[in-house]
Amino acid sequence: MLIIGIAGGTGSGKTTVVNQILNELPADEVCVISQDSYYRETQGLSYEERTKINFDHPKAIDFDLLVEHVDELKHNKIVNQPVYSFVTHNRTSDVLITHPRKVIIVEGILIFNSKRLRDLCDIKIFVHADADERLIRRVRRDITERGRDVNEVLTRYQNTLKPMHQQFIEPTKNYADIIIPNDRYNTVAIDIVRTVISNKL
Ligand SMILES: Nc1ncnc2c1ncn2[C@@H]1O[C@H](COP(=O)(O)OP(=O)(O)O)[C@@H](O)[C@H]1O
Ligand SMILES: Nc1ccn([C@@H]2O[C@H](COP(=O)(O)O)[C@@H](O)[C@H]2O)c(=O)n1
Repeated sequence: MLIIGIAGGTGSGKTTVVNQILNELPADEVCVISQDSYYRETQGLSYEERTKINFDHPKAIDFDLLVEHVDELKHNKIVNQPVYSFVTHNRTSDVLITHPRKVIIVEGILIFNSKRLRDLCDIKIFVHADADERLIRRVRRDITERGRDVNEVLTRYQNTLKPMHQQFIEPTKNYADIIIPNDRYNTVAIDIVRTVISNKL
């Protein structure tokens, strides 16, 4: 079994890289755990209060549950991965039944902030894209896929995304075994990752 951690700033292309890796492997050999599924439950808060949460600070993530689930997968147990809604800023009542596989991918902006998670990863990958490129992608994606408007994205970028990226995300690049430059689609990097995976398995 191989656990691969994929971190990087918002809009750097983590999900895209995960999908490119998935395309290279048989479906029954890989599973994905997304850090976004582990935003803390905020049942007691109103929608208005939830919109004010700093989602780019490590405190927003339930790392205990995230680590527990990765550890359970490592020990061949099935886990009920929560399902998160970016529209309501809350977990839904659904779960994604996630089976242990030969390759377990854990992806998210803050995953390398947790030593326990870093220690669980056999390969640590950081996806890099320049800040302006990430912002452009984030604006486009959040408007088309996450029910936001341009003002919401830009305000969040100024108030939390940019400072939290500098404080918590960018420094974790130092933990990476592989850094993927992703200002453009990088098929060579995916080929290298695929080779590393098959060599290790
Ligand atoms: N190399 C790239 N060049 C252009 N657009 C990209 C690239 N990688 C990702 N994107 C696009 O940028 C947006 C954010 O990518 P995504 O993979 O969701 O980033 P992340 O998961 O890191 O937030 C998506 O719309 C995706 O299609
Ligand atoms: N309710 C939420 C929760 C998180 N976010 C933002 O998502 C980003 C992380 O996801 P990526 O797919 O971009 O890695 C993070 O930057 C949070 O600001 C949100 O907007 N709303």
